[in-house]
Amino acid sequence: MSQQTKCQPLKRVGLIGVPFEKGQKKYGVSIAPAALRSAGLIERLKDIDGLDVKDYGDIEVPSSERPVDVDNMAHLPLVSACNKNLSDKVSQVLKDGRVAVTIGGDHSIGVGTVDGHYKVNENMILIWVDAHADINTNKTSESGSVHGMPVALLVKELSDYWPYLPTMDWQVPKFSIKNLGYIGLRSVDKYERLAIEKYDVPAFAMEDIEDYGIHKSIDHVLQRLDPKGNKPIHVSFDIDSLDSLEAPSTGTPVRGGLTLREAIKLMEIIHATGRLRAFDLVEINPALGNDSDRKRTIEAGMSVMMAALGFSRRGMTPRGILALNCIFCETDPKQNDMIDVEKVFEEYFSKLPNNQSKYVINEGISKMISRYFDGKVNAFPLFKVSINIDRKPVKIPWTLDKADKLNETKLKKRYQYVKMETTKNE
Ligand SMILES: NC(=[NH2+])NCCC[C@H](N)C(=O)O
Repeated sequence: MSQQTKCQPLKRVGLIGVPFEKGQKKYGVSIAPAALRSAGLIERLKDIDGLDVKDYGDIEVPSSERPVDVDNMAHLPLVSACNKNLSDKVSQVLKDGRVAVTIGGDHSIGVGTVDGHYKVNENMILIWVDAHADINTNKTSESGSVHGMPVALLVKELSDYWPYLPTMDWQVPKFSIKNLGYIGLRSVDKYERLAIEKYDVPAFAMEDIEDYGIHKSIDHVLQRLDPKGNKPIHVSFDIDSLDSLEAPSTGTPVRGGLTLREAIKLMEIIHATGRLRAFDLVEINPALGNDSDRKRTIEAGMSVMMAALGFSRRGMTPRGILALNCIFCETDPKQNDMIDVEKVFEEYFSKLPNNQSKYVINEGISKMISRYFDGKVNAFPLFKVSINIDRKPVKIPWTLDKADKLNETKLKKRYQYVKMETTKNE
């Protein structure tokens, strides 16, 4: 388990679309924001309990450029102009008190998202989830595509390795490479490796994830970057971090990547820190592959984003329901059949602030109830239970399985003081 301190996740989200693809050579990654929106992204995000979603629309993306004299760096002026707009927008969303959620676009847009985030939260840490390290300069890149260079543009430690970049004056690399971590690497160029080693960047390549598992891997990265666990987190998630079987519609797929399950788990862990402040989802290219590839890739991207923003695979309780931890913890009911249920609950409820709903549905409680009744009772959302102790009704607003599943006679015999009935929750 992570030692990181937990704070409440921010329930307000601002969505930004970036229909930009000039950071790489293939057509199609620019249509991802539209494809995700028409696949129902906003509705699905709004379905996440309590999430307030505001769509800030798409960034204006310039289309014509005056060429500049920089070697091996395709469409620099376009990349620069798009990222400048994006940086401003990300800062604005964060200042509005929302998590900045950006849909790319290729990964060159990481320059704008991180720049905009850094301007608001200088203590941010950056988790780059990707098959590639994207830390080439124009001198080390084999492709000349800027989507392989955003990290090198962002970090101050590498600024001397760049020539003067016309049009990029707006972006001053101030972010330190000491605040960067990688997850999912498996296609790293030689000079990229050198940079990672030189600065001792915590980089969990696929072989490390194989060794440690995704949970320990991200715990380790978070621990290294922010041992006290109080810094804002930026996750820049390249869909190609996923195995290409999971997400085939992307420009530079690499096999042997994260499973969707690992990526979801990763984002659940980051969500649980309560410190996620920016999330980029990039490199989905709906123009690549067939219909099923496209659907699978978009679905995978959405699932990862939803996990980042609080969707729970366990299911979510209806609104207004309070989740809490198991309240039987301190006493083992098995030791004493006459456990004072009433007292336990009274104590528990007296601790609840008045304004909180007293309907309680929780997995921990369900398990305890089940254990208390020798596994004969399963707690189940949507049903309310009342318990009589010594014929005095004790209103227990938790939830139980249907009455017909209870073996009432046995229950009565063993727990003479407890009679149970279930009613449907209103
Ligand atoms: N975000 C990405 N898909 N990056 C791919 C980069 C591939 C290669 N390392 C390059 O620099 O061109």
